[in-house]
Amino acid sequence: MQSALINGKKLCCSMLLKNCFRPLSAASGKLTNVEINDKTGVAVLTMNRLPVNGLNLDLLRDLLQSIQEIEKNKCRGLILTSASNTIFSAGLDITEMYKPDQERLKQFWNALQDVWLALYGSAVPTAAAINGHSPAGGCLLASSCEYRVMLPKYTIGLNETQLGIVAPKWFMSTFRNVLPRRIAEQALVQGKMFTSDEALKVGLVDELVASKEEALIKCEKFFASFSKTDPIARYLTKKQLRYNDMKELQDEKVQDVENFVSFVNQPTVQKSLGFYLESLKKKAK
Ligand SMILES: CC/C=C\CC/C=C/CC(=O)SCCNC(=O)CCNC(=O)[C@H](O)C(C)(C)COP(=O)(O)OP(=O)(O)OC[C@H]1O[C@@H](n2cnc3c(N)ncnc32)[C@H](O)[C@@H]1OP(=O)(O)O
Repeated sequence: MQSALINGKKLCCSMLLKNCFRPLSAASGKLTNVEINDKTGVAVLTMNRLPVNGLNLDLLRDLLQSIQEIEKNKCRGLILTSASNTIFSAGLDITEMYKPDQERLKQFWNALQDVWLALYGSAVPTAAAINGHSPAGGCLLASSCEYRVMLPKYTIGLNETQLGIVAPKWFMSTFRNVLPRRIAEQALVQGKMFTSDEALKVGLVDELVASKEEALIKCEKFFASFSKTDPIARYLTKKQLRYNDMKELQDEKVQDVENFVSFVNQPTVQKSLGFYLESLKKKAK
């Protein structure tokens, strides 16, 4: 039986996962669910916009509220995962960008910026249990965490160039924070989607596991590795290391929204997004 060392005590999987979760209702939204493990103080934040957890404005707002509440509750860790059995997140919901309402489009990008700033800069240690495919915005969320565990036979990556999109600078910084520079550059220019095995090999994910249950335990173990670390020193160290990436976006937040809106509204971009949406729908038939 698998076991994990939490607060110096050896706990088996079933002890960790059964009967010790309580919902944190203030942190849960319509499209997110947060449960706290009472034994370890770790919060599991589950995205629940099925079928593919497309990141629309509503899911992004719920994610932000959940992350903020988890911080407020001083949880010992935040595990980001999905309610789907095959998709972590399909990335940005393309319907938000195709023939958009202009005001909503701004709010949408602003919400994504805020989620990234909250997750990437979280004082609470973060980990992603990647239990399905994780393209583009899905990969951004997972890569913003400090630790990643993935299930086999899925794909993950920033595929923007394959869609004719240039990933914003902060997407690229997130990737570069995880991957060696040369691998990040090659993957970004190719829009490469890594298989789970490839992602492990290059270090895009830290471990592969057979099940979601195991993924959650690995994330708990990661948090337990900080049991002898001063939490404030831990956070300040993380903050310093990520400071430049965050400052760059904070300083250019308004300009970044304007760039996005202007890019998305280009007729050629609208045409590509329309074709891409159509191809996804045809595939589904
Ligand atoms: C200046 C900066 C400018 C711009 C920056 C913009 C940055 C963008 C980053 C992004 O995140 S763009 C989104 C990129 N995402 C993708 O390319 C993923 C596309 N989806 C897939 O590859 C697959 O759907 C999947 C592997 C995630 C799941 O495959 P499967 O389980 O076979 O499901 P289906 O393909 O049948 O999809 C079910 C359903 O969901 C719709 N859908 C899927 N992904 C999206 C999406 N990203 N946005 C909107 N809708 C999506 C799909 O069309 C199906 O819809 P039905 O109505 O036909 O059921």
